[in-house]
Amino acid sequence: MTILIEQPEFGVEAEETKVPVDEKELVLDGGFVVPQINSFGHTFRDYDAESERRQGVENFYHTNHIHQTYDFVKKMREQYGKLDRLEMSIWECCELLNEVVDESDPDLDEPQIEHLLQTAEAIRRDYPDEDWLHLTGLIHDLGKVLLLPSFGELPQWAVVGDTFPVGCAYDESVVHHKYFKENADYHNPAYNTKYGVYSEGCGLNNVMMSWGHDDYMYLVAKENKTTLPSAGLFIIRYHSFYALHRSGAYKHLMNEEDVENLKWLQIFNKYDLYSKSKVRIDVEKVKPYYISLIEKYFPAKLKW
Ligand SMILES: O[C@H]1[C@H](O)[C@@H](O)[C@H](O)[C@@H](O)[C@H]1O
Ligand SMILES: [Fe+2]
Ligand SMILES: [Fe+2]
Repeated sequence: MTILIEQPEFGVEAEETKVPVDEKELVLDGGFVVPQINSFGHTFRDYDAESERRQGVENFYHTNHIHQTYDFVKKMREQYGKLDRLEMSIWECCELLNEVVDESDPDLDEPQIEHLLQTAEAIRRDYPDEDWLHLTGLIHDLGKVLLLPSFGELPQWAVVGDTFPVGCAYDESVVHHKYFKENADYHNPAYNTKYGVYSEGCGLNNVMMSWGHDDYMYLVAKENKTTLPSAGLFIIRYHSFYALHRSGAYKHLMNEEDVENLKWLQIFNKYDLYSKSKVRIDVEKVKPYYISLIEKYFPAKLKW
């Protein structure tokens, strides 16, 4: 039997929850209660479930899969790698995300700043000593500012959604894989084999990923000389790469450092995905803590 449960509030353990809970509906892992049901009453990342978001999300992936080609990614990396658009602090950027809603996400229709704080606070509760991971949670989706006019107002398909390598065959595990048939690279023999332009163990750093908020934020953090550890940068860069961290595809492209970093990404993903809820965080209350982390790991102003 399936019983719908309320989204658990952080700080509330399963045994304290008032709602009767079918134990099969919860996976207890560390301190974090992983909810099995999203705010719309479906399991997380169910791209086929009939919900108010389904059709929009499918349309999103259709366009995304048509346009994310090797040439497109190369062009975007060059253009945005210049970081010549504006200067601002990490916190200023968080506030900009008040304006942003992600059309690719079947589990969330809240402004993105909620998601950043929900992720960071959930991690902080279970890993109190890993302050770098709290900050990684806070900033991992900041690249979504690419949707805003001062960042070039890119369309949703070039900013959000799951990412995947370009320059080699698109793996079947990528969401709505069928739409790649309309992508020019799908028919190009230079790009449509298992290795394509890459080689065994070449390392993800040498692989071009579909362009979006992950790679952009990675670039911003790296070029502005963050002192976050390599695992933090890896999480920012590959957190949307579900074909790898959930389905185990593309492992043949990883090197040893990637294998180590992937362990942290898999921990992070649990919080990124399952903290999505309608439970709001009090921004003013937690702000001083995150400002102190930003000062520790970033310069006061960054180039974007
Ligand atoms: O819809 C979501 C959302 O855009 C996330 O920010 C991204 O990291 C996920 O991979 C994607 O599926
Ligand atoms: Fe993301
Ligand atoms: Fe996220």
